[in-house]
Amino acid sequence: MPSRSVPPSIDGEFTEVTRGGDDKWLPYKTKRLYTNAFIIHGNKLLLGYKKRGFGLSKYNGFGGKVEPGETPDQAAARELKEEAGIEAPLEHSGTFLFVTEGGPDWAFQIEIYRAEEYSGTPTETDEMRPVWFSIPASSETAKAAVASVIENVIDNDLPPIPYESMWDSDYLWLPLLLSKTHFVGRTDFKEVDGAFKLERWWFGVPTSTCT
Ligand SMILES: COc1nc(N)nc2c1ncn2[C@H]1C[C@H](O)[C@@H](COP(=O)(O)OP(=O)(O)OP(=O)(O)O)O1
Repeated sequence: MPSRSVPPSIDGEFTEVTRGGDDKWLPYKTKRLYTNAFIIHGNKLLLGYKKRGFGLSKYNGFGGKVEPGETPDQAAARELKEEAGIEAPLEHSGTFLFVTEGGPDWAFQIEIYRAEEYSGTPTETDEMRPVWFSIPASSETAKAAVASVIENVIDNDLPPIPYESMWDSDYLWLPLLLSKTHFVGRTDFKEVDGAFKLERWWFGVPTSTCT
């Protein structure tokens, strides 16, 4: 059987990690840049509960539109400060395109960031309520957990990452972010009566990082 191609929006050499649905990728006219930032502290992940606007009532990283004249890095830092009241040495972790059938004729291009340190106190704002969740143990996170004990930041009483209250595709790439694996991807959703259903997806990692 011939191997399936990567989505048309993916440029470069990437090795597939996961895909689903058919190959009928939705068309889009333009892309709009957004950011999304995740703070990992020991075995804890900081998410925000969205109190208004797009993604209402979901847990997500902190982020928003890249404003004219800003780089995505600058926008990610600004949004983290505006939405959670903290600063962090954010590192770029991945990129994915999000297109919606029944939605706008443009694609969200979401630049994803991560940081393992932060300064300030996560603080509720008009847009987001910050909440810590526990990161499940794995070989990588076990190392972080050991470091957490040393730093005294471990907390075993936290709830697990609430994938059921996040965007349907987050579980596909968040483990890559947590394990510091750079990724690219594409998700197509269908919007029906304000609800978003994941229809097809593709995520990959740079081929050069594969052994
Ligand atoms: C599947 O798609 C998505 N998954 C995830 N995890 N996050 C997504 C997805 N699509 C959009 N997002 C993120 C990207 C941004 O962080 C926010 C949306 O930004 P928002 O509309 O809140 O932008 P702001 O500039 O903050 O808006 P205001 O005008 O309300 O300040 O969702």
